[in-house]
Amino acid sequence: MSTDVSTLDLEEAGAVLAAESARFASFGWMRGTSGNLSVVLSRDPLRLAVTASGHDKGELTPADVVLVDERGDAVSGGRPSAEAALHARVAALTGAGAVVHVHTVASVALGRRSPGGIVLSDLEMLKGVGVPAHGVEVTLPVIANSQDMTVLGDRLEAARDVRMPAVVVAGHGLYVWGDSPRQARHHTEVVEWLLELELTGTGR
Ligand SMILES: CSCCC(=O)C(=O)COP(=O)(O)O
Ligand SMILES: [Zn+2]
Repeated sequence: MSTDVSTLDLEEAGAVLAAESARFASFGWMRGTSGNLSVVLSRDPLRLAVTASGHDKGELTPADVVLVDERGDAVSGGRPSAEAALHARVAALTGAGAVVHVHTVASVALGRRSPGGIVLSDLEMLKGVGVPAHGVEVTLPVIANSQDMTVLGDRLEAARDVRMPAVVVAGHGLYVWGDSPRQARHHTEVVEWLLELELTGTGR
């Protein structure tokens, strides 16, 4: 994973996250006020722009974003996502430049069906997350949910498959990351496609 850092300022990051969020919401992946997004603005010290907590993610404005530190604590203004600390942990751990969290039905259903992880292979779509289409088996990890972001971060770190930029949180949703908001979105769309296929029972 690249360590490229966005050149956006906080307001520009807010505009990008609002647009990405509206797109995910239009897919039905951020119903109610669920889900949250972030983009890394600086690496040292680690600073992320994270969506504000409790908003309808289909209606965010560029101002609905909060600057947080490596612990997910607000550095300036507003109340950051309740999951900001996990975004910061993922960014520090993986070198990702952007993190997406969505509440999709497929991720929750499959997390329930395959609590040990979701095995994927022999699908052209795997190339969309950098995995060869044939001859390689990868596991999308499923970790138990927690309200404690440090616990969730420890579980994600222990379970992650470095070849897969994503983790399912059981009974909760999906975390996906990428070098940039655009790549994180592409990874999210690909992983969700793989989950939906798996849900049909025809994945393998
Ligand atoms: C009905 S959403 C429950 C909280 C959650 O899991 C989520 O993704 C949204 O939290 P945020 O604080 O980012 O609004
Ligand atoms: Zn959530």
